Amino acid sequence: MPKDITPQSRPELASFNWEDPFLLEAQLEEDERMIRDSAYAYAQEKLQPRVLKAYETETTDPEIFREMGEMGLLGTTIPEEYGGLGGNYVSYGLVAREVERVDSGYRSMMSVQSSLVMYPIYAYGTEEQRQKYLPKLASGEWIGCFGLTEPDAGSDPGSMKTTAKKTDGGYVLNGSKMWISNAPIADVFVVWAKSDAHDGKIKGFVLDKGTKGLSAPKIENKASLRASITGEIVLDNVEVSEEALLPNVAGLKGPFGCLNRARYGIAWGVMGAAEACWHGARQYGLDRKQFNRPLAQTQLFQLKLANMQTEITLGLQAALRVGRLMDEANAAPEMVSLIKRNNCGKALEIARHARDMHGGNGISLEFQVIRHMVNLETVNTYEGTHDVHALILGRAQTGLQAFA
Ligand SMILES: Cc1cc2nc3c(=O)[nH]c(=O)nc-3n(C[C@H](O)[C@H](O)[C@H](O)COP(=O)(O)OP(=O)(O)OC[C@H]3O[C@@H](n4cnc5c(N)ncnc54)[C@H](O)[C@@H]3O)c2cc1C
Repeated sequence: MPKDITPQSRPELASFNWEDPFLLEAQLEEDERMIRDSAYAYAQEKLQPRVLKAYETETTDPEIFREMGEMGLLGTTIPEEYGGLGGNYVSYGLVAREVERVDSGYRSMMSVQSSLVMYPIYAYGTEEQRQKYLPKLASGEWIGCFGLTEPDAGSDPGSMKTTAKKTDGGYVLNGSKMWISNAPIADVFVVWAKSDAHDGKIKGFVLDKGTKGLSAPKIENKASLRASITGEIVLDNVEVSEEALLPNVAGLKGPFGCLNRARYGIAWGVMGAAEACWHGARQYGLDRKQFNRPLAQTQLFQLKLANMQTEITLGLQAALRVGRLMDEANAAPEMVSLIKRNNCGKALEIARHARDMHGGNGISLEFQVIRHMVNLETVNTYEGTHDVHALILGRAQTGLQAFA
């Protein structure tokens, strides 16, 4: 052997694991794997058997929140003293991936509860608000929703019309919110409104179900995310006391602080849905014969499988990297935009290909892929659309704001 070639400069190559090409599994800590395994078991044993019926009948079983709470899947990153799991952001992402492997709707229910309701109460609330709400939200006894979007304010939440006017000892809220996950079955409503007592800045309020003037009608006939209930929130002279205000944040920073955490979880979650489509398409191609050979033995089929494997591997690795940076407090919101946008777009493309690879069977709900496909249309749109995240990334590299 020439002197300059040592075993280190010419390492042996390992065998390839097609399901986990970059050995993501080996990059996880033991406690992260444990949380992931229990999420996987719950999702496969309890959610998978009921998703088809829930989707067909467009019904959401509130019991799922209780079950998730019992499994420790709500408030993964919230400290244990408030009923959370006290886990890290990588664990949160792993849970999202397992739940969304079954259905994006179930992951949406969970993300809203954890990142959009528990997180703001924890981060922006008073100690009394934390004590009152977090343990019951963590156990799933209470269901939460997050009202930011309005009929005329979606991608541009700064143009919201909902107002909070100061009264003696509290506020009166007026306005309406649109497309709010969990709202019709919610016990706790985190609502964002422009407050005259805070120079017209956006402030968060926590409202309880049953408050006079507060209602949440269901939005019927969704073609996507049918296992996750969605509604409006109508605020008709809703009077609340000072205790309803989340005092520790003002402006869009409040809702965006929550959204960044939820978007990070989505970047993991959609990879779970994409994996389900990839594995389904692979199996279908192995089982189904045309022209006297398995579909999986054709070049075009294999090209599509290779593309799916590549994008999922890269997407998961990117999500893990951002998760580690979040856990070190070194993640920027733009990183989250990058992975939310890329992973949603890629997952949607993978689901569309998987649907096509299933041929006619691909349009049957029995084969799952079309459900994932139409669900991912929503996930690509909510929590910042694919294009709006491009504008965030464009602004970061040009210094030029292209939104308006
Ligand atoms: C099933 C479901 C559940 C949801 N759950 C919640 C929830 O729990 N809480 C909540 O607050 N919201 C929720 N949403 C709302 C969601 O976040 C919004 O739908 C989303 O932010 C987009 O807003 P919009 O629908 O008003 O679309 P618009 O903002 O009107 O966008 C329409 C199109 O225009 C594009 N566009 C917008 N602005 C620009 C621009 N400046 N330049 C170029 N293109 C632009 C968008 O990319 C998009 O393609 C949910 C939505 C759905 C469908």
